[in-house]
Amino acid sequence: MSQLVASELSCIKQDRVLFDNLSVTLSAGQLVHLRGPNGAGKTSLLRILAGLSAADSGHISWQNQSLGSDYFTQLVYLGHKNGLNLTLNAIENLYYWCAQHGVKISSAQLYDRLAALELTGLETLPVKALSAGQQRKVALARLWLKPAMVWLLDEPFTALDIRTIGMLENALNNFVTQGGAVMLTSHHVMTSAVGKVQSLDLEYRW
Ligand SMILES: Nc1ncnc2c1ncn2[C@@H]1O[C@H](COP(=O)(O)OP(=O)(O)OP(=O)(O)O)[C@@H](O)[C@H]1O
Repeated sequence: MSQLVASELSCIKQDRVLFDNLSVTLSAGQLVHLRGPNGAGKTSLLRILAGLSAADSGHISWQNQSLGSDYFTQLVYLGHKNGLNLTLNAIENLYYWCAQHGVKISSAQLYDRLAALELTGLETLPVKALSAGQQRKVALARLWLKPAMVWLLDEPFTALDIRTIGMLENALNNFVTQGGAVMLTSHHVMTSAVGKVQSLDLEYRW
């Protein structure tokens, strides 16, 4: 079974210990809701699990190996910022993201994915001309474009309308049912639409 295992992680920011001795396992078929007050360290933990920043101590493995290309090819990380180039349009943003991630994709597939997210007609506008929710949808489109085993999602529901929240909930449920593993942060209560949810609570430490 595929597993992301973090052992005895610690993270210190501006002389404040956000967490220490934190061990967590994320397995296939599991959805973990990472919860906690503003500033508790949720984003910091997700970034460490995504290999984007280093823990101050501890170790992370994927399939019993240190994080490397085997892991990164199976990972989709979405930060709380969208990671879009605002001067490029949605098609260009997703095309370059796919290329970076080794995903072969046709222009027709990109148009179809944007249509599924109700962005028809907006595909070739610079992303800066889209609304906050529309920009979030472009970022989220990546979930459907890259075959992956792990999703690490920082506030994925932010700015989405109710229909798109439903779409994302279904996508999460399907992904986990098919053996994917998800850790996400959200200040909202998870509904039953996402399936079985486990919680991991970070407290704010002074
Ligand atoms: N690059 C950085 N440099 C200095 N301090 C940082 C940095 N990134 C985060 N911090 C600090 O670490 C703490 C935790 O931040 P983090 O973004 O992980 O919290 P969070 O739990 O995700 O909060 P929120 O719910 O508001 O998104 C905050 O006090 C923040 O100021």
